[in-house]
Amino acid sequence: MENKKIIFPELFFTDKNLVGRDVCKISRNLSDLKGIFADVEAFEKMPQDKLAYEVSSFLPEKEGTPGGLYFGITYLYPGKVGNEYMMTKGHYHASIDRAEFYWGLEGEGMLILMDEQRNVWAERVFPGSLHYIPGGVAHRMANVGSSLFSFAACWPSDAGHNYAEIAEKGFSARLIEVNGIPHLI
Ligand SMILES: O=P(O)(O)OC[C@H]1O[C@](O)(CO)[C@@H](O)[C@@H]1O
Ligand SMILES: [Fe+2]
Repeated sequence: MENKKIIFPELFFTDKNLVGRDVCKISRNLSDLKGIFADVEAFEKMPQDKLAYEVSSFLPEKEGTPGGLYFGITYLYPGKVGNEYMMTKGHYHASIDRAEFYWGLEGEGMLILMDEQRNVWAERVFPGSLHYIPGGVAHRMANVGSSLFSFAACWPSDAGHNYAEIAEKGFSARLIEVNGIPHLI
């Protein structure tokens, strides 16, 4: 496993109620991403316990609290399934109008975006790039490099996640490697 260059920021707050709140860590293996890649045969040949990405989050408010904010860093490992880049599950927010910031930290990525009319576009993500994801726009990150890609996110604590819509219908375009270059097809 590669060493992470980006470590989670040190937490500072003056609200005594937040003291002792821990950073919450989740990880997703390939098996958690079943159904999102086009090449099912290639997917099934890969070790299902392979780590795809890890997310460390600071979630100071109870989920659903209006006015609060969440912060997280996602560490997305490199790799491909067939010729499709390793990517996050992707989601709309359950409260569909909630926006989010994504901020590139290390490595090379692409942010894939899809509005409610299913129009898809992508933005290149690199260390220091900042991406504003408006409400109503589904978002997914892909690692298009050969090393660890990490990015920070900040989103409202009442945004929630709607994974079901993406699980059912997917995005209307995929990020595929053609002659070594990512193409949205
Ligand atoms: O939730 P997904 O689609 O697995 O993607 C992970 C990233 O998205 C978030 O859910 C925020 O949008 C974070 O937890 C993390 O940055
Ligand atoms: Fe989000």
